[in-house]
Amino acid sequence: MERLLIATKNEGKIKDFRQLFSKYGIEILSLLDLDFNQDIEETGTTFEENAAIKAETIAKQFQIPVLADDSGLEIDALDGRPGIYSARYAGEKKDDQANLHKVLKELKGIPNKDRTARFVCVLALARPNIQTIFKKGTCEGIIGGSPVGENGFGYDPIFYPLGHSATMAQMTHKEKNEISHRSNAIKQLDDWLSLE
Ligand SMILES: O=P(O)(O)OP(=O)(O)OP(=O)(O)OC[C@H]1O[C@@H](n2cnc3c(O)ncnc32)[C@H](O)[C@@H]1O
Ligand SMILES: [Mg+2]
Repeated sequence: MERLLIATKNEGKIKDFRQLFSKYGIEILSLLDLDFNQDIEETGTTFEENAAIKAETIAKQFQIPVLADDSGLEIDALDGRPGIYSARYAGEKKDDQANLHKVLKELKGIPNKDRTARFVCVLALARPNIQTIFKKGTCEGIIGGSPVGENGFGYDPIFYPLGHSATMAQMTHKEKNEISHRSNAIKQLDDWLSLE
């Protein structure tokens, strides 16, 4: 396999996947490379359901193997929110800045020890006539008091991975990809990747 289609329009994810799959010699295509303008509605109630909806919709349409990523931030003090609603936490417009400021506001006054959280990434691999498989990766951390750093995307500026004094947005892309939820999920695809 030399090319893999990822059913996403998120440029931050695409950049992560490009780097993470380059060591397997796999080139990444996304929905931004295809003539696919439909919005896939994420009507599931779990990361798995939403990842399956995205992967299976595209695999069916193009009749090729497709990987999809459904991910988000689970904050313990917020009972797991924003969770599967991470992309649209502050509204349907999907505004990264508005989303992270909403989280900071909700966590106002909560001490560091109670600001534990994790990034979750569920990958669904859908192939024509084969049952979809799922792989899950997580990355534990702490939510900071204000956004720091310019790299990455989404909630990276407020997420301090456990044991690090830098947010994911202060890390280089390579550093983030060594510890991220997305890389931890991809590592579990190793079997499938080495078979191809
Ligand atoms: O559905 P697609 O097209 O893949 O793109 P999306 O942005 O809507 O993606 P999700 O539905 O999976 O929502 C995930 C959200 O969680 C956040 N997120 C996921 N991975 C992240 C990461 O590595 N760093 C920072 N935030 C992340 C980010 O805000 C994403 O928009
Ligand atoms: Mg989405």
